[in-house]
Amino acid sequence: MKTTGGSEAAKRAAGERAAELVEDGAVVGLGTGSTAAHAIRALGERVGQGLDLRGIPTSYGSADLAREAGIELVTLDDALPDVTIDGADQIAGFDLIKGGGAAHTREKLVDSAAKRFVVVADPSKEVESLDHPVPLEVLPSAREPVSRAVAGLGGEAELRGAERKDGPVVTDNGNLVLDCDFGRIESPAELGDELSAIPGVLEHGLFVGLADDVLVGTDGGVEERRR
Ligand SMILES: O=C(CO)[C@H](O)[C@H](O)COP(=O)(O)O
Repeated sequence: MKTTGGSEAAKRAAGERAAELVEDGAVVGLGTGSTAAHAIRALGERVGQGLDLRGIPTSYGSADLAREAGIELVTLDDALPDVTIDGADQIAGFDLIKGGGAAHTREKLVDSAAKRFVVVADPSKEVESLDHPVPLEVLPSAREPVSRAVAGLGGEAELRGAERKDGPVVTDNGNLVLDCDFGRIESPAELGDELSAIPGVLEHGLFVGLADDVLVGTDGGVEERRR
């Protein structure tokens, strides 16, 4: 599982607190990333103690982790999540940028389908205004036209390179990722609509109006914000 900045203790505190919120019999959306991984492991421990739950993974990574943890997996064809627990790359209020693990297309599907979407993070993710590059999952054949369209919106697109493979990151869905720098994002909802309208864009990493709870772990506890 890929890890990012922020203390592991803070990530664990947030993930474990989110896992405590899950009720017996729940269907749980399982986010991707190092913070969500703590929640998955904690849920696995609760399953070992008799909790009845089924998980809907958002990536190969979260599916593998859930299987290792002993969590039964289902799909969105079987059930909708009562709650989804997922991480974020940047958080301003309840607006997020996600996709650092290139999983944002499935994450948005599962996060938005949930009755309650709980974000778990460490304090390094919180900002006043979003300014992190926005990941776009794009069809491989759409890379150049989408990059030009992003430039037309004032952004700069960079193809995400793989770390342990030559060439680009290829997503779980067989597509490419463009990380698009727009500087400070004044209106995330408006930019999200513009990005969604570009042909060849499967999904963008702006998650606006989706999060219900933000749990920020610290080395000394968890700060909880509810919408
Ligand atoms: O959006 C994501 C994956 O696509 C992750 O949730 C995001 O990158 C945060 O990861 P981490 O908890 O490791 O910092």
